[in-house]
Amino acid sequence: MPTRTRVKICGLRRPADAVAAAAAGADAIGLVFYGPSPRAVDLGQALAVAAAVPPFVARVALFVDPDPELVRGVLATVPVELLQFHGEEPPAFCRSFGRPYIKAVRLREAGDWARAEARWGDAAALLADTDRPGRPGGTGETFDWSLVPAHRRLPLILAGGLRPDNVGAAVRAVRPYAVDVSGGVERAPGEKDPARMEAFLGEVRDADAA
Ligand SMILES: O=C(O)c1ccccc1NCC(=O)[C@H](O)[C@H](O)COP(=O)(O)O
Repeated sequence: MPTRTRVKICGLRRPADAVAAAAAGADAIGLVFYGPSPRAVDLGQALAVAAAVPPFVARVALFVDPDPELVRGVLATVPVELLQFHGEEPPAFCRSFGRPYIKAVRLREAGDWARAEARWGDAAALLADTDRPGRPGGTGETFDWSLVPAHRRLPLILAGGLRPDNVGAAVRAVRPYAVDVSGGVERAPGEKDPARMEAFLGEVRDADAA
């Protein structure tokens, strides 16, 4: 059976972008609850985006070292299927909300992936992103994909600087469970470009078929 690499498009702020992401074939969309990000949403924006997402496309709420009350407030207000933690959150914190979670990790050296799998062993998936001090995500920069081992126990979501012109190579090199993109499918921070989302999905499907 051919592999089907899942695609998550992160950092949506507008309902129309959610409709376009789903039409392009995205499996999941991300809502950034982190004030310093240019892609941050408030509860009202998040509700509007979440409501525009069709069934069977997952909604992911993303946080960076949040106050637990913020997470609880989002869960009480916005329909989301998954949480994503992009800071230094320990496993007990991540699991304390009773919702499947994705843990973002930065791979700096060989062995980092295995250590993260051992630490966040109950995560739904680990998201491997680029390490840039002071920038917890959305860097627009790739990292050394050879740091991802071929044998993995948890699903890998590959992130960091992916774009329509390099995601095919990334999928062929790493064969991740999913890819995650933010800046590579935008025309401005937080403003997704339907044509770039379609191109991105097209490249992923071509790589799946190769
Ligand atoms: O997107 C942001 O602005 C962001 C800010 C702080 C923490 C996480 C953030 N994004 C998380 C994501 O899942 C991004 O898609 C991922 O970091 C890749 O971003 P990019 O390199 O722009 O594709």
